[in-house]
Amino acid sequence: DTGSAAAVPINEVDIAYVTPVTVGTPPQTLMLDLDTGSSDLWVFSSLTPSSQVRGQEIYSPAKSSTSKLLSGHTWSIRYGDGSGSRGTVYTDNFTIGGLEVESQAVQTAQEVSSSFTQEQSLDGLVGLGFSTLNTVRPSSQLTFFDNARPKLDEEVFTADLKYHATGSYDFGFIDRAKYTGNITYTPVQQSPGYWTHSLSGYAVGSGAFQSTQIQGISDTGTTLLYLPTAIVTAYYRQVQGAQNSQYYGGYVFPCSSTLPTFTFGIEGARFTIPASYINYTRISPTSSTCYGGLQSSSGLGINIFGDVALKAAFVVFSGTNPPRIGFGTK
Ligand SMILES: CC(C)(C)S(=O)(=O)N[C@@H](Cc1ccccc1)C(=O)N[C@@H](Cc1c[nH]c[nH+]1)C(=O)N[C@@H](CC1CCCCC1)C(O)(O)C(F)(F)C(=O)NCCN1CCOCC1
Repeated sequence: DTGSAAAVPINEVDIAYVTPVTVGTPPQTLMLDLDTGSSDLWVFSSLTPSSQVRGQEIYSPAKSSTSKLLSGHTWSIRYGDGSGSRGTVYTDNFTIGGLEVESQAVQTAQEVSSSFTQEQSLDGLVGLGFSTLNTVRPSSQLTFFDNARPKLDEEVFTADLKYHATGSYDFGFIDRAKYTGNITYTPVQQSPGYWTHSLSGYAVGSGAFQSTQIQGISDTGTTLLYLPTAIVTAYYRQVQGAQNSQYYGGYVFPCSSTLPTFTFGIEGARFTIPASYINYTRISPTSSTCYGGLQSSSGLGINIFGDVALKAAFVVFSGTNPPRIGFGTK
């Protein structure tokens, strides 16, 4: 089997991408953020206090003839940006792009933090990290990909995220029409549960490529690209008026500045992020100061190859044994 579904940016600066999914019988459609940086599938639900729901679609297990309570099981998750949610668990039929998993663990939120309430275009997350990161207790649950794996034509899913446009997630096949040339693969270290791998180096603009191993996680659920401070300062040294602002918590620069491109390596292959992707957003709608899409990872303890980087390539997450990740030019 295979599946293919849209990845729709939820705002004009691609802060996140959501994908239509269906849960239950008859199908209830929700827009979820497919997130390779976590492994919980959770949704706004009929159990979420109405004071915490603001425009989101909800899943009502009571309206599904195939829902089953996973009694005694709970979950609680905290994300890197401080947001979080917790609740109970049902199993139900779950479909993404025509690919169905029966009795997928669907984590129903009984509490969500304010940033989720405020994000009305996001009805929950589909974690596509390794199942070891799942927070359901007393027994942890499998991700949609791990449940779908036995029926997939190929043990892969792919991400084709786009700049200010709708892209796609495919399951079970690699769509040759979505990239040119060959996919370059590199090994993944699946502990502690992220898609952890190395870049083979980087270049700022037309500068020389610096060969250096940079370990980090490819994370569709993180908006920006977070790299070591030395690399980030080398980049913004090329940007007139750039400064590392304590106030804004990162590098800002005049929106009129000319930004260089940023190139990263995967083994012998090279992928160039256009300057427009790094001119991320105005710090406020009327401001002429802009916030960078490339920021320092020093506060995170881990380098994160987020959407700003991933949307510059066609990315293959391969669940083969051993797992690996592949990048293709598009
Ligand atoms: C634009 C921005 C100023 C950088 S943002 O912070 O607003 N963007 C958010 C995403 C977002 C989208 C829409 C609305 C609100 C927030 C962002 O990039 N958040 C990252 C930032 C980060 C990472 N690390 C430090 N900071 C994050 O938490 N991403 C997680 C998914 C997000 C959570 C908020 C809602 C959207 C999806 C994540 O899963 O990708 C993660 F990997 F970063 C993460 O936190 N994974 C949780 C890992 N735990 C380990 C222990 O076991 C349980 C799972």
